[in-house]
Amino acid sequence: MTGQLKDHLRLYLVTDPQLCAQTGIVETVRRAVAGGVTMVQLRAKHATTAQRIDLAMALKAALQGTGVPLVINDDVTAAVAADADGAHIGQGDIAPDKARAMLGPDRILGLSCETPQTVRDADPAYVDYLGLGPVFGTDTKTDHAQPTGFDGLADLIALSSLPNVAIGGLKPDHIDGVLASGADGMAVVSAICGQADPKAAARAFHSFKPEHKT
Ligand SMILES: Cc1ncc(COP(=O)(O)OP(=O)(O)O)c(N)n1
Ligand SMILES: Cc1nc(C(=O)O)sc1CCOP(=O)(O)O
Ligand SMILES: [Mg+2]
Repeated sequence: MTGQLKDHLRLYLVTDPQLCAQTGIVETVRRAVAGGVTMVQLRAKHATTAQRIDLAMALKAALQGTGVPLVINDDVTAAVAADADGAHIGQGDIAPDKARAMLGPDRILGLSCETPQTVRDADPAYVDYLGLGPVFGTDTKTDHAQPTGFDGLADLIALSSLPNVAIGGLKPDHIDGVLASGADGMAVVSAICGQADPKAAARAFHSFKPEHKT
């Protein structure tokens, strides 16, 4: 599971329905997957659970047959109702043990960690991967924590054996720095959502190939 999950984490598209509005979230995801995206998150911060379920069902249909997992941000109820592949939660969201109880043993659970203590506290009994950041400041998440930079990211990665994905202000120019930090994946929003050509935007990350990849 861990090796396969690391492969999925390699280029992780976190979708923002507002940012994707021009192309549409489903079409953005379709094109981004054609460009090499390996995992997708529905992050609809202003939606209701019912709206998230509808969006998740549409994304699931678009992802069918691709092998690309769909994870729902914040809303474990929506993840289960839509039969998504998993959920992503942060430190201020539902507790990991409660999320795991709702998701069951097989769905993916991701947890955001911004500090050494939160990384140490992430319990592999409940959590499958860590979202680490923000690496850089970003307008996409206005309430983000202090950026870690590449050195801070490497320090967080060293504290846990859980698979991880770096997030926050990441662009193709950062591929070498993220690789050197030891991350398993790069998670991006604005580098793909809202770009005129989501497929080309995803392709620009193709050289991100962590060590465990053959
Ligand atoms: C892959 C990934 N990493 C981190 C986050 C941030 O989650 P959270 O801290 O709960 O903040 P919101 O995204 O809910 O605003 C994420 N969504 N995905
Ligand atoms: C959703 C999210 N989580 C973050 C964290 O630090 O946990 S930063 C972030 C937004 C990332 O967007 P962009 O790729 O446009 O910078
Ligand atoms: Mg959250």
